[in-house]
Amino acid sequence: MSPRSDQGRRYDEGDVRVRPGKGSRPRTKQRPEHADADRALVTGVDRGRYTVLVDPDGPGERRAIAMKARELGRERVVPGDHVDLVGDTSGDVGSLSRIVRIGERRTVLRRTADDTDPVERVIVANADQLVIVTALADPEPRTRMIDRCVAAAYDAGMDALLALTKADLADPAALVAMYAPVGVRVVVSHTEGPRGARTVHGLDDVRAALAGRTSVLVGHSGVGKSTLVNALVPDARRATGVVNEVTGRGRHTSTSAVALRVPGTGRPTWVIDTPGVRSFGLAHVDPDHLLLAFTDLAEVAQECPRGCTHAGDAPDCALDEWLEDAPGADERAARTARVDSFRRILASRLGTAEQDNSPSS
Ligand SMILES: Nc1nc2c(ncn2[C@@H]2O[C@H](COP(=O)(O)OP(=O)(O)OP(=O)(O)O)[C@@H](O)[C@H]2O)c(=O)[nH]1
Ligand SMILES: [Zn+2]
Repeated sequence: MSPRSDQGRRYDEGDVRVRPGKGSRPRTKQRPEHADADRALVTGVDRGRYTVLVDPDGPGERRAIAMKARELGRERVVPGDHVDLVGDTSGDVGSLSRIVRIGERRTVLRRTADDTDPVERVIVANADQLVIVTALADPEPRTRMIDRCVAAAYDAGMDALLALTKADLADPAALVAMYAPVGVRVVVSHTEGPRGARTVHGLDDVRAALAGRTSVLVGHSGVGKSTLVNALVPDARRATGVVNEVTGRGRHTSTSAVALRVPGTGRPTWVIDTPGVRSFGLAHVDPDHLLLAFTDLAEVAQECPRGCTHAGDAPDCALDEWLEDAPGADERAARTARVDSFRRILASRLGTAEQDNSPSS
């Protein structure tokens, strides 16, 4: 996740998904007094203490603990943030540095507002893709929730990856068919063997889909997310406990997002686990913003009337005309699948988890 790892991302003009997100404006003023600050990556947050990696992927890489400088005020610092550090950045036991600047954010992922907090807060910065971990059975897949995650990812300027687990229990074909027209990459895995000596099949595909990128992992309890993270990041448990080691605080499980390095890909590869995050803020999503993730449809929709919602009941939506104009039955079927998928994702942002459905319904 160093600036160098950005080279792994496809920045060509055709890739409209790479676009300025809502949080991409410069967030800080230049402060020349901190010109000698160290660059660091925020990997964890625990009650006002930030775990950071100084000089990430560089020769001087080291883990350190930081606090937010007073001058940042109420500005939030989240995992994935690139920050500037001053003070004791040695990482020695008992050392504490200060975060004085937050780097410009390439993407921002927000969690949903809820009863206890009406604000859609940024929870992760600078991630490239959202990995939606879903069990094929036990618990049953919930497509409405997957759709909402896809909408959140696309709105954040991120790609979506569907990681289907427990393929030993059910066939992935229906879900694969459902998400192919949405542009979501799918990887499938399952475990084998007794507890303690369990191997994860399909791990190479998962690793390949993550390589060189920063991925946020989400999934409901019991889907096998920990199993996957522990297989990808052999020292994940130790890594998440590092804040406790340094601060001496007694908590062993983190409830906020934590960034973990995935070894063995030959490129800087990170996963950000989000314990306790169940859904993402969609209240602010604009249909035209979401449409940008569907490059082909975005082009068609340039012919839409001003303010078109592109929904199934939108009058004179150019997407409907495009379907009618399809040359031949095959092309029509392909276009219909694509438009229906976009409209499903679009509609999901207005729905709730209760309206969930299974892939066969
Ligand atoms: N049959 C089968 N079981 C699996 C597979 N992957 C994980 N499990 C089991 O599913 C259960 C949940 O797995 P976890 O990895 O703990 O799931 P989690 O998503 O991290 O859930 P929480 O820890 O509650 O957040 C465990 O009993 C795992 O052994 C799989 O591919 N096949
Ligand atoms: Zn339209």
